Amino acid sequence: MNQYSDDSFMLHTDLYQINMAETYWRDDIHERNAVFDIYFRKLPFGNGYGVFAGLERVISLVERFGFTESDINYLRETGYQEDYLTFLKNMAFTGTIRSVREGEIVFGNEPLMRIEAPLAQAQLLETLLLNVINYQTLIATKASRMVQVAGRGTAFEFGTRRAHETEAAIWGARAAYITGFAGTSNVRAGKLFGIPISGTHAHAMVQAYQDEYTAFSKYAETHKDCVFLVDTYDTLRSGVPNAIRVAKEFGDKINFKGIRLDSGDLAYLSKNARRMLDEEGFPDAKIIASNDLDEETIMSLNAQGAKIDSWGIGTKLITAFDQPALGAVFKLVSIENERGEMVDTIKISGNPEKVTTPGKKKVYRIINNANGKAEGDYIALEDENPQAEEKLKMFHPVHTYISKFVTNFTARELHEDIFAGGKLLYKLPELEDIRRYVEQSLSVFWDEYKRPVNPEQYPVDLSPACWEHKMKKIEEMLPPSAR
Ligand SMILES: Nc1ncnc2c1ncn2[C@@H]1O[C@H](COP(=O)(O)OP(=O)(O)OP(=O)(O)O)[C@@H](O)[C@H]1O
Ligand SMILES: O=P(O)(O)OC[C@H]1O[C@H](OP(=O)(O)OP(=O)(O)O)[C@H](O)[C@@H]1O
Ligand SMILES: O=C(O)c1cccnc1
Repeated sequence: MNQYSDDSFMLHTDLYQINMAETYWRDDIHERNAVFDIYFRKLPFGNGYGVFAGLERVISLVERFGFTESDINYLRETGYQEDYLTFLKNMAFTGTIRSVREGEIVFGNEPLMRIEAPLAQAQLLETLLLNVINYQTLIATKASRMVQVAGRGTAFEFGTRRAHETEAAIWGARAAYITGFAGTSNVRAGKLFGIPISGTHAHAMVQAYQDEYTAFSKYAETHKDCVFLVDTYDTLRSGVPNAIRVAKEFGDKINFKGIRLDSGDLAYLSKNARRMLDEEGFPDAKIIASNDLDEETIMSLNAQGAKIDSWGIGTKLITAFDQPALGAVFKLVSIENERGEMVDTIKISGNPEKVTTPGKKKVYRIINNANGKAEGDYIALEDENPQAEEKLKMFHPVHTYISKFVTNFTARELHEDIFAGGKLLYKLPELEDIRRYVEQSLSVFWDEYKRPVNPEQYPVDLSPACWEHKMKKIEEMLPPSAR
């Protein structure tokens, strides 16, 4: 691998972005103000909601916007001409970014982030921003599903060895923590983000001593907090009895925190291990389970009455095993014309769900004041003020007959100002605040939207003005023969 002391993320993009930016620059439209929305269309895992993550990383990347010398040298080697390279070299981010907060509960077809910047700058950010937001939001959503079934503060993230490389491991651990995981086994994630770290021991240690009793004793001699992994040879006939023996022998010299089960029938083994620990005077010792766990297995184990207190979860979480990608997109919704006026744009598709929603918009969460619960999200044009309406009409943007009127509501705007004119305005919240925010945000949704299997579909509606504007644009852009 080539090493550069000034490597940056500016080339962490698809080649076509650099080529499109060149076209804009040579045609002198690169400075035109452009507005892009980032959103996904379909929630992953059949979940009823998503948890937005990635903002902290996006901010740190946008703050470092700017091609370095080695970036420019590399582009020169690939054949770009000097005049364009000079333009790139002098480019700084001067745009405006509005975004939902990290940890916000989000849904399909609503803008999560809005980038308004000179066209070439915005184009150069697309791939990088989607790379970050798609992964972190996917993992946060998966983790939140797991927390729904396992309970807050009962799951530990163990996935680094299976993660898609190093950065995915640590940002995935962070995404899991904000949704209610108790901590991570990744020590660097602890150092960088302040996430609580935690760990037991592996089969290797038992194998190294060749004898379970010796291995547990040696660990107890060197560590105060002890969780013994009991399944290396025979969980109930050897592992649990050896753990109990060492716990008794060491007494107050250690905190015998419990045992970990990592194979076999986790329901059967946990029930029997629980009985043995209780009978031997260790009712407070916890049982931790691991082994390819996901929300379905956890749900099943709970239904079987398994006596499991906490869960070590790796592969299925950190790789988003059953749906390894979120499909968030970056779509142009408005652009300045040659007269300096903003013109809203649309992308038409045969699939009505894929038709983009033109114009600068704001997203509101409509909260019913009578019960504090969310009625739906409401996407309005920039200059609308839904709070001023006595009676808000909410209707499905594709199946418009599905509609309701809402009165006595609070319209909470979901976007915050992150950058304006290239300057960072936003003060990043502490990780613990983000974690509390996820919990608090979820509490405004009825349980029907939060159940992991076949949840109700939460309404994400367009205001009548936004909907009419979209219909008008479709009409305008269709070829005359189709009108
Ligand atoms: N009682 C149970 N009900 C449902 N699923 C279970 C139960 N017990 C274990 N599982 C899950 O079933 C799967 C068993 O996988 P597998 O057969 O590979 O494990 P194993 O043979 O017990 O252990 P290993 O191969 O890791 O030594 C794991 O995903 C585990 O979490
Ligand atoms: O199962 P996961 O959810 O990914 O959790 C992490 C796993 O990593 C460790 O074992 P490892 O996978 O290295 O070995 P094993 O498969 O033989 O247990 C640990 O014992 C868990 O089983
Ligand atoms: O601490 C553990 O038990 C652990 C950590 C990572 C992977 N598997 C287990």
